[in-house]
Amino acid sequence: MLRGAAAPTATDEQKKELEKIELIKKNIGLYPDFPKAGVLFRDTCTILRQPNAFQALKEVLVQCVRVHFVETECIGGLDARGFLIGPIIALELRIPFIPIRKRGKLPGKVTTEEYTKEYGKDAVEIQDESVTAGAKILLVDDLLATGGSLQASCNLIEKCYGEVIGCLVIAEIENLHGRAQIPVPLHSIVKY
Ligand SMILES: O=P(O)(O)OC[C@H]1O[C@H](OP(=O)(O)OP(=O)(O)O)[C@H](O)[C@@H]1O
Ligand SMILES: Nc1ncnc2[nH]cnc12
Repeated sequence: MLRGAAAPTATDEQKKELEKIELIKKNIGLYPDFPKAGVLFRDTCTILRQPNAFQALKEVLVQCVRVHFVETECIGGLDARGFLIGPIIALELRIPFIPIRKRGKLPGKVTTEEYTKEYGKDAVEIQDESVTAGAKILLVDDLLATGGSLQASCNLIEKCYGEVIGCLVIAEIENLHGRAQIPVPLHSIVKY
């Protein structure tokens, strides 16, 4: 540090963090009536068009794992937008990433879990061999709405003898109360 320069205070760090979160929020696209009438779709992919916002997102997510989910041994990401953030967090922390995919996409022996979401029914699958028994897994996705996708993914990991230690999402739609469905600590960066 330069002689005479003030040491960064906790407030400086917090201010920087809040600026990053504002930048992330500003770059989430809003699309009314998609994929069906009455749904306001929050498009997190628009963050990827702005490298500064994507960089801020990566830093906030990695910091969040380091602070709130220190015991994480593996990142599990949900199809499709959890695949955009899970691998960059895992690579930064030098831990494995495992994909949780929609039904019928994964080869080999898989385990399946069905669920209901804001606009329909679906099912997620995981390759059995990708989960080490007892591994402490952090699940990541772009968004929490009704919580169906993450809840099903927690069940899936449990069926394969992994341990879900928490969930991390970019955005949470609070009035859909998805958080109540999640059996582990959940952290969201942006709240609507
Ligand atoms: O909390 P929930 O009500 O489960 O909703 C959240 C999920 O919905 C969206 O994906 P979607 O299921 O639309 O699938 P996609 O990634 O294939 O677009 C979103 O990316 C989350 O994964
Ligand atoms: N409103 C919403 N925006 C984006 N993804 C979603 N998944 C479920 N509801 C959603």
